[in-house]
Amino acid sequence: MQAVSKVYGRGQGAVAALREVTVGIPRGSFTAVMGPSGSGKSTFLHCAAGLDSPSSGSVRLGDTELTGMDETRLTELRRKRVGFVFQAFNLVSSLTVTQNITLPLRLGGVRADRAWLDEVVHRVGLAGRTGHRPAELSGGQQQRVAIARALITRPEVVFGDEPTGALDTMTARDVLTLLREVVDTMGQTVVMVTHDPVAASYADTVLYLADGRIVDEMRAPTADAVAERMTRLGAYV
Ligand SMILES: Nc1ncnc2c1ncn2[C@@H]1O[C@H](COP(=O)(O)OP(=O)(O)OP(=O)(O)O)[C@@H](O)[C@H]1O
Repeated sequence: MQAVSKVYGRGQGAVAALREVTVGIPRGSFTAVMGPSGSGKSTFLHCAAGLDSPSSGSVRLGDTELTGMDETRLTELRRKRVGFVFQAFNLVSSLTVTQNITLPLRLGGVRADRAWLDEVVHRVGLAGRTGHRPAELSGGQQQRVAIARALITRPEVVFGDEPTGALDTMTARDVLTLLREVVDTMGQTVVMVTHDPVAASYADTVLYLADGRIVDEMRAPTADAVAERMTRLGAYV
């Protein structure tokens, strides 16, 4: 992202959600984005992922410039080159695990590569569950399906918006361990918004947003160091 700004609304009511944000996220890294409520985290994620367009500045995915792309091409880019994991798992209740995972491929008119599907299912720990429907799975298992669905297209980046926000502590740790593994063993790039210092400690780098700006960056974070930094940002006041 190069000098990315995002302003919502106009005139007196205008809100600057991002102010000249410049950052490069390396391929194969795990990045957590933190900051107080309203600091611009979701806006950052949406602009980075091509879900929303900045008011000014430029966003690139690899060598592709997203700025100025029309909605049709952006939709295609999101389907093929980006994966998403949200707090709500957003699974289709009438479809099986396998059908949910392969949905992005089918929407794109692509057949699932059997070996890759098996590998993804195995990696997220869902072998033996592939015929189940979401309602027959625990919350953690449902989020694993969502992660597998995000990985199936071999995207350049997986974006997570509070991916563990709806899970209990133990289950959240399992899911974070899985995200860490996909970075370490598959070279996947992951960018995740979180409020949780423990979740952020699984990342390689934490970006701190405050009032629409990146105000700090922490490498090799620990949960204590992240919590302490957040307190100084006024996040817990
Ligand atoms: N569609 C919108 N229209 C107007 N203002 C918006 C819109 N979306 C976000 N904002 C404003 O932009 C600022 C940043 O919002 P954003 O959702 O990116 O923050 P956040 O850090 O993700 O917050 P939270 O942690 O509470 O989810 C906030 O002041 C918010 O009120």
